[in-house]
Amino acid sequence: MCIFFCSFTLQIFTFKHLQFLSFLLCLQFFVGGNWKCNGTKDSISKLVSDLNSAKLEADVDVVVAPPFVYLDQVKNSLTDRIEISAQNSWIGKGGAFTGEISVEQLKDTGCNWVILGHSERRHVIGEDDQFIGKKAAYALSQGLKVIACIGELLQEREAGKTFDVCFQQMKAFADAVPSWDDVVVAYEPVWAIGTGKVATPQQAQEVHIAVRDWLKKNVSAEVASKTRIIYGGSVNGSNCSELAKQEDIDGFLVGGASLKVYFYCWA
Ligand SMILES: O=C[C@H](O)COP(=O)(O)O
Repeated sequence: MCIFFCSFTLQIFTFKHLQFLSFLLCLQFFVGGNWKCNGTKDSISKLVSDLNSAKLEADVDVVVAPPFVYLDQVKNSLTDRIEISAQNSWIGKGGAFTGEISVEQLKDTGCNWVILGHSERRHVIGEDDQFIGKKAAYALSQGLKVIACIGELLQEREAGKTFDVCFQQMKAFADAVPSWDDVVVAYEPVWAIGTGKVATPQQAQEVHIAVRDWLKKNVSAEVASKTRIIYGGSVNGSNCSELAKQEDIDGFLVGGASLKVYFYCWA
């Protein structure tokens, strides 16, 4: 038995190396598991144990984002080969902000990434572009790397506004962050998240290349070529290979499937 990350990334790297021959720079593939508000001490202990016994492909960055309350448990039991991300962070230094978690506290628990701008934060909690931009700027200023999420709602896609929405969200990040060195962009169409309705490889590639082009025009050609743009939204063991063949898909941010044993075990 080999784990999903290993075998599927092996396939991915075959594809990607072939496809990227013409590129001067080959971006390291990135696989993020966003565990969202799921798990118990016991189920997380089992997941960590599965990950620890897995042989991960060397050329792939693997990051998991447990719920806050289990960060310490995961940090203390997970192999150092896998990095740990938070699912959110406060906009500045800690203090009298009930219920919030500061970047400093996240770093203290051993986190080196944070997911910001996730659609569940935008559309369920109500975080806006500027608020998310401030969070990104503060996290980066304190040495935390950022998975910056963007993506359109179904009605926005149907109204032909996908690019407008994604570019507006990109602009908010670009206006706030001083550097893109420690940023991975995650394109997550909201209609594909947790719905089982994955974007087709063509739909995803179309947005990824547009976002890269946006970075080229609005930030720099260097940032456009160096920034990883990953896809999220109902990714699983059956659809990941086709998505990964797309030239501008540099990895995945996976929710539901990252909690299931079969996701890690791909025979
Ligand atoms: O952060 C992950 C995304 O929201 C995707 O979630 P999903 O794989 O459950 O659709």
